[in-house]
Amino acid sequence: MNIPFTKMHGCGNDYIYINCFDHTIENPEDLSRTISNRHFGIGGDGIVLICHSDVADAKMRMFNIDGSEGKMCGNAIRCVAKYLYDHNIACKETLEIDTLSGVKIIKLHTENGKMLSATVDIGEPMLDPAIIPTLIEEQNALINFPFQVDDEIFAITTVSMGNPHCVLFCDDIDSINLQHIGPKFEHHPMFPESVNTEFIQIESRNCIRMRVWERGSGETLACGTGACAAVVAAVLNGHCDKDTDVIVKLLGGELIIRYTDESVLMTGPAVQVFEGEIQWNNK
Ligand SMILES: N[C@@H](CCC[C@H](N)C(=O)O)C(=O)O
Repeated sequence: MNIPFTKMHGCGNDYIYINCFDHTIENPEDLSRTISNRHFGIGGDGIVLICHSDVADAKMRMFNIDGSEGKMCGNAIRCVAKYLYDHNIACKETLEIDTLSGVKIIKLHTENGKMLSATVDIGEPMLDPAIIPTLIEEQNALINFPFQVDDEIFAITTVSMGNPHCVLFCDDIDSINLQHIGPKFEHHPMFPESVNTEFIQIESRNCIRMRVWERGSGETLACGTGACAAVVAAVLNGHCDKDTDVIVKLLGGELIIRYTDESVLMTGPAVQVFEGEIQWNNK
């Protein structure tokens, strides 16, 4: 079968988006592994299926490069909102999109009938170690918690934004060998569902820099939920403040994150790169 797709990115975190309102993809895990390949496929950090929902304007399902399904994706949800708006599927300034971590509300920022950016209410961060989930036996939230990886001890802060995150503060994120250290966190036995790991350098109380190693996709240019987790962790560790916009500088662009008593709000761009069609045998 021929599958039409749209390539979009949020701060360089790029996915292949497929409109599944009228058809289903039988094996999305396999499709993601195949077409995300940057040499033998279309290339991307994974795929996102835009599906019908009985409770929201659409349902989003995202799959990492290795075929694993993510429960939430901050950069993809803005792109799904753009797709729905630009394709006249839900032409409203406020959209609701269902995800595996619940329905999220997205406020669109538009110009001349095109959506350029959006603010997403990602919801409340969850800090209970069992919810992350991690097998570390601790009742309390893991904030600046000593954690052994090989022979080294890292101070970690764990946050769930609907998907699992482990945040570390560093003096110089440019000097980190992410290809080496990233997989050690990703496959650490203490994270039974694996983990996304954010490396953060504090620039000021309202500006931080971040690199990320995503579970299932490796180093990406940006991670929306990771940026939210990073700001929550920065507040919990006394580096940033609640109810204040914090700029998160990522390799592929900037996100603005605000952690309030009720929620975490993320504002950032959504960009369409190209459209195309790929042949696929729906197995
Ligand atoms: N890039 C994403 C997160 C994608 C999912 C993640 N790798 C997971 O499996 O939890 C974002 O922008 O939030």
